[in-house]
Amino acid sequence: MRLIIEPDYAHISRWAANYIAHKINAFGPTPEKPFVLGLPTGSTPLGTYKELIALHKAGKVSFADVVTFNMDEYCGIPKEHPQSYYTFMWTNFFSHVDIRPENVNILNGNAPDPAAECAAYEAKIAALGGIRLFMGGIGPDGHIAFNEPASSLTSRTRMKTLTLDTIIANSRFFDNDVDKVPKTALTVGVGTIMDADEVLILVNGHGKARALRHGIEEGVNHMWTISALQRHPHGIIVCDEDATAELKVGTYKYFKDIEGKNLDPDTQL
Ligand SMILES: N[C@@H]1[C@@H](O)[C@H](O)[C@@H](COP(=O)(O)O)O[C@@H]1O
Repeated sequence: MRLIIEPDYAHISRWAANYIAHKINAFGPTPEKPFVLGLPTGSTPLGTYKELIALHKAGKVSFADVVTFNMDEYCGIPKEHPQSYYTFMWTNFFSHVDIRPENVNILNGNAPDPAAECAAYEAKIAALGGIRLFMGGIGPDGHIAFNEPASSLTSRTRMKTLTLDTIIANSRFFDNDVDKVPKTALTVGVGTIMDADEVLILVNGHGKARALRHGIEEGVNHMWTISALQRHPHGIIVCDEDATAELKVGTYKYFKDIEGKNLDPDTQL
């Protein structure tokens, strides 16, 4: 696993956007062979989306032949709800780039048959040859997508009940009212994410420091689903200085040293 330690949030966002643009361009996508990109919501990726939009407007990357799959979606709120992940993605990213609407995939949290919806999502990913690069964030409890603590590390796309921690954390988007936060969501599984060719996780702020320590220094453990990344052949975490607060000095120095020597961002995995 690579751990890229950047000074602050702005640098994380720039690093991640440049990396994604580089990967898309190096792949050379076409309509017959699109680049398949997994995407998250949350406050963490907002800066990366802004940077990707800027790169697009500067003519440095196109999303015309990119197919996206979002990680998750709330159940029980209309897709037009201001806090749905559908609204989030179109407002903060898709409307500003040249992606084709038919290439955007977001789970339908109101599907009449959620299990069928989830199975169809997995089948569509597989039919496209799998996800090339999955970007994600983590919750303060170390969850990826909505794979809450004790989610199976081999889980696939399914419905999950949100933990009280997550409901409280996300209530800031629902007038700070926990009663307004949906209690369930559809989410890709840990296994779905780990099947991607590459996984890129963004972690910023002191509030994620404990989760980062569990992800990097502790063993693989379903209570911190981010730790599954340790078993991925091409896992990258990009974090800021604040998020490193709970890492051992030696761990911090090790990754600073190894990344400082890394001239080719694609070789050091
Ligand atoms: N399902 C999402 C996760 O995908 C996201 O990583 C997490 C952290 O969000 P934020 O980036 O706002 O801290 O929030 C939600 O739980």
